[in-house]
Amino acid sequence: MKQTKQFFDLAIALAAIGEDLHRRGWVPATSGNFSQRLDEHSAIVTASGRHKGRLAPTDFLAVDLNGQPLSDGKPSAETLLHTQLYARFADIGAVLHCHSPSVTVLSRQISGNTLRLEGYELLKAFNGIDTHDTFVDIPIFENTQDIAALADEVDTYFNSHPNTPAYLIRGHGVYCWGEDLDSCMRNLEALDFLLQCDLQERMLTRK
Ligand SMILES: CSCCC(=O)C(=O)COP(=O)(O)O
Ligand SMILES: [Zn+2]
Repeated sequence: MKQTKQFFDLAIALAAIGEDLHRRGWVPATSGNFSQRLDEHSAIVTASGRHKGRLAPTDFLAVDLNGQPLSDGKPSAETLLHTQLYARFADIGAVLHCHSPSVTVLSRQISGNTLRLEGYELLKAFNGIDTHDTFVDIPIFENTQDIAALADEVDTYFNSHPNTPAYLIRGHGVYCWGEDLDSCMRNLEALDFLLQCDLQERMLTRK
């Protein structure tokens, strides 16, 4: 596939986000992967194994919504977790996956498969929420190297929870999305803040 100006612009924007996330300590070493929708049938995703804080436009490739590369290179090992979101939800334009300390620690501390975030003003950062007096359930999936099996599990979860804003993979990281890169980043920033709050409360109260 020819790399168009659209491809280049999306890559530059994701590279800038990568620098920001790396500065925050949310994508240490080569962890994390990022994508944006190109059109109805394809997306741009980070190449596997690259340092996500130092990305160049050549560190991205186009993939179809089954996760198959449309240009040379090896896409992220977790590409399917991105493309399944674009394939299922027409309004998703960007997906970010990070390994922040709060996500990693909290998902290991919780033994169940849901983290309930309740009563926080910052819940209003998520689409469709206009009061603190509510809760958002964030699912936690077990970590696995079988990404296709994980994608199937996530897809099944969406059947009953289509408005989920993000999910955690235990001891691994978070997947977060939005209609565009700005709203994806807003969701991710809000979620990480809420996870840090929850983690600190657990430390104080030894929940
Ligand atoms: C050193 S991080 C292990 C793989 C991972 O979880 C990740 O997010 C990065 O994988 P990718 O293939 O996208 O580089
Ligand atoms: Zn990962």
